[in-house]
Amino acid sequence: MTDLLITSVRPYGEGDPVDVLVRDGDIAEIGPGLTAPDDVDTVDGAGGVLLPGLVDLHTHLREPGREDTETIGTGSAAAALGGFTAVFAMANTDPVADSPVVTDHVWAQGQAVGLVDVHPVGAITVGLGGSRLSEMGAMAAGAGRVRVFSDDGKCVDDPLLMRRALEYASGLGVLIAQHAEEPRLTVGAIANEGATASRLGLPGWPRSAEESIVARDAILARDAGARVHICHASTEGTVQLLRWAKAQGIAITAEVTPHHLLLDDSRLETYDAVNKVNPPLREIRDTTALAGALADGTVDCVATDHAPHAAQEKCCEFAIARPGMLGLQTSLPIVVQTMVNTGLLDWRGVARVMSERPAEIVGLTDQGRPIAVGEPANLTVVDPERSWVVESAELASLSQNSPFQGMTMPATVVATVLRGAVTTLDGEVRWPEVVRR
Ligand SMILES: NC(=O)N[C@@H](CC(=O)O)C(=O)O
Ligand SMILES: [Zn+2]
Ligand SMILES: [Zn+2]
Repeated sequence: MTDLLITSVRPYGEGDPVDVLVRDGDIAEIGPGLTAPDDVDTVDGAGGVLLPGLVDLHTHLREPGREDTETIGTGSAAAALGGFTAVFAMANTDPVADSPVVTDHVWAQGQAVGLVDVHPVGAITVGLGGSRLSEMGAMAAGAGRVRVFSDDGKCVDDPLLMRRALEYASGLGVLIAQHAEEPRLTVGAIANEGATASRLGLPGWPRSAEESIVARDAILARDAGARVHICHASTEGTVQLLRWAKAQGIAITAEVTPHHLLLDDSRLETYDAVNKVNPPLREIRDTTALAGALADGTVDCVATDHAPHAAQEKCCEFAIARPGMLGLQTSLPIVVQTMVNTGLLDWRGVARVMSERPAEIVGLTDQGRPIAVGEPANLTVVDPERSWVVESAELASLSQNSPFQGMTMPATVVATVLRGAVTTLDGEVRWPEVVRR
C-alpha cells in the first residue's frame, strides 16, 4: 500500500528536486517525476529541503504532575510542528519518573497521541533526591524501554553516587545524562557570573559550577569505562574540556540548546524572566565557542531543553521565577540562523546534529537514518526561505514562555512525517485520532 507522495524536495538541500514515495511506512522510491494513485496523501515540498525527522534528547513535557503547563499531547504537537519525530521526556515530573509505572505511562501516552515517539528518560536517583540509585534495570526492561537516565533539573553532585550510576549504566548499556551544576557554587545564583549580573545586581552563576562537574564526570566515565552525556553545555570552558576528554578517548557526548547558541546575557537588561534559564545565558565568547564546537563535532548535537512554565511562574520577580524556555517549535530555525546562515554547517550538518547524532547517542535504530530506499519514512520538510514571526500565544505548547517572542525566524518546517504518516502540514497538526490533549 502506498501511503504518501512527497513531491519536489531536495534531500539534505542537495541537487535537483526529487519526489519521494512512501509505502508501508518506509521510503519505497526516490526520483524525479514519480506518480502515485489519486487517493494517496501528498505533500508538496515546493523545492524545499528534506531532512531525516529531528530527534530531541532533552524536553520537559510536564506530564504527570503539571498538566496545566504541558501535556504529552500538547508537547507532542509542539514537537511535530518543530519537525521532530522523536523526543526524550525528562524525568523531573511529579511523580518523578523513577519507576516503570511512570516511564511506561509516558511511553504509552506518547504512542496513544501518535504524533512523535516520546521516549521516557528515567531518573538516576529515587525522587531526584540525589542519595539512592533508582531501579534503572526495571525501567530499561519495561514497556518504555528507558535508555537514558538523568536527574536533569538537578545535578548528581555526589561523586561516589555518580561513579556507581555510571558503572551500573554501563552494565545495562544505557546512557547517563548529567545536568552539570556543582550546587555549592550556585546557591542563590540566577544569572551568569559576570559584568551584566554585577550591573543588574543579580547573584552570579559561575562557569566553574558547570565546568568542574564536566571535568569530574569525564574522569569518572573514563575510569568506569562508561559513557556520559552532558546536558545543555553552556560555556567556552566546557567546550575546551569536551575537546580534551574526547582527545583522551573518553566516551563523552554533549548537547547545546538553541538558546545558548543565539542568546547572551545582555538579554537580562529588561529583567524579564522569560530570559531566565538554567544554565544561564552566558556571553558572546561562549555562544561563539559553542557554535564552533557544534560545527566541528566537539559538541555532538542540538537539544531543545523545552521547559514550559505557567504564566505565574514567569511573570514575576526575576529572582523567584522558574528557569526554563520553550524550544520545540523554534529550534530548527534558530539552528538555521546561527549555523547555516553563518556558513558553519550545511544541511547535511543540520541532519547530523539534529537527527543522526542524537539518534546514535541513545541507540535509536529507526530514527536519524539516511534518506534512502528501504529506510523508515521519518522525515521533515523545511522551507529554508520562508520566514515567520514568533507569537508565543500561537505556539502549540500550553505555556507561553518563549524568549523568541516577536523575533523573525528565517526558516519554516512545512511538514513532518512519522513512519509514513503526515503529523503536521503547513503549521497544522494532523491528530491521528481523537485523543486527550
Ligand atoms: N532548563 C531549565 O531552566 N529548567 C528545566 C530544568 C533543567 O533543564 O535543568 C525545567 O525543568 O524547567
Ligand atoms: Zn538541566
Ligand atoms: Zn532540562
